[in-house]
Amino acid sequence: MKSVRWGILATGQIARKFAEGLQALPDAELVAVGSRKLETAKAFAEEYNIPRAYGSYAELTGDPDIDVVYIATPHPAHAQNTLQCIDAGKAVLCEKPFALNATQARHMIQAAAEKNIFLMEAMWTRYIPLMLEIENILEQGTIGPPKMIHADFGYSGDWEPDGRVLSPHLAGGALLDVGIYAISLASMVYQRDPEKVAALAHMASTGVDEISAFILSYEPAALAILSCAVGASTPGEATISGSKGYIKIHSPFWCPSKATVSIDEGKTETIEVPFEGNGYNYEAAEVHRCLREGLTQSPKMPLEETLRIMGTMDNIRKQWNLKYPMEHTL
Ligand SMILES: NC(=O)C1=CN([C@@H]2O[C@H](COP(=O)(O)OP(=O)(O)OC[C@H]3O[C@@H](n4cnc5c(N)ncnc54)[C@H](OP(=O)(O)O)[C@@H]3O)[C@@H](O)[C@H]2O)C=CC1
Ligand SMILES: O=C1CO[C@H](CO)[C@@H](O)[C@@H]1O
Repeated sequence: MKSVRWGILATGQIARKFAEGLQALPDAELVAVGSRKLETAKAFAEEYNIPRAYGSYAELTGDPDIDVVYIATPHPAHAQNTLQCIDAGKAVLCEKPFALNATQARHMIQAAAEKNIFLMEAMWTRYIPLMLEIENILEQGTIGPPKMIHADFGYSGDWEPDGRVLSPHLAGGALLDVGIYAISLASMVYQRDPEKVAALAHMASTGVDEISAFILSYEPAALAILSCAVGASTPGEATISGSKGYIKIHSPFWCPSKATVSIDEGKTETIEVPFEGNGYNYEAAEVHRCLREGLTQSPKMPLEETLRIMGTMDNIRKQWNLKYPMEHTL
């Protein structure tokens, strides 16, 4: 089988994990890495045995031997980096959040469509094998139609105010960083837009949300009760409840390997689907499949859904009056 040739754009924490993830795929070839600094690119290339290292993102996207670029920059750079790749004719896997807001996301999607180029949000959770199993269970109607979701993703640390977690200049805050996982879960389960959103947050001293909670209301009758934090550690579980029972996705629900299905007649079954690699290999494998099939987006998580999720987050931020300094549209 012909390898898919990858380039990695940026050399931070997630770029490293993704490079490791690719090692689990025999048909992935990591051809090049690009960084804002040549020394950083070279060090990364040496560590992961990557043949080419570039000291700018433009050189990376200009490499004719790359099929697809994985974008691993902070949130405000995603739109620009994606457009740069599309311009250079490269397929793109872009880290979450796909963009700062729905306006940017729409622009990226349009640009990819115009050039017939593959584009996908790197929402890795959606490609983890246990998640696929949960989708099957929901389809089979085991718990009845889902009506209520509870999910939380909160972590804490001693964050620098100008780092990516807390800085408004890097579009920090819990919602875009980790709340998005809970919203994506609700979107996967309900497959539609919420009709109403009620959201509350406490802001960090930098002005971005440190702890936040939102209730999404769907028609016909369904709710998602979600919370996230960058200043509190939470259990990290998710529960999907239906008229006949519920599925508990054990922590961490964003890269799960265990779930318990409880049915009202007192039946309980625990499902374990351990994943191979570090989990990031599954989203990469989906990119391979799509490219081989000549698709321009993943049917598992179409770009329309990514756009809907961005729209929900815009709605939530609007309720808090939270705009990032670089945003001119919201
Ligand atoms: N899927 C997942 O599990 C995870 C996803 N993420 C997502 O990945 C993205 C990156 O996060 P993470 O890797 O933790 O971030 P890091 O800060 O560790 O790395 C970001 C990298 O982006 C590049 N960069 C470009 N512009 C800037 C800038 N203005 N300031 C800082 N760095 C810049 C740098 O690479 P260089 O110097 O080489 O140009 C830097 O190393 C985010 O979208 C985040 O939400 C993060 C962690 C886990
Ligand atoms: O996507 C992510 C997964 O979780 C991390 C926290 O544990 C986040 O920082 C990151 O952005």
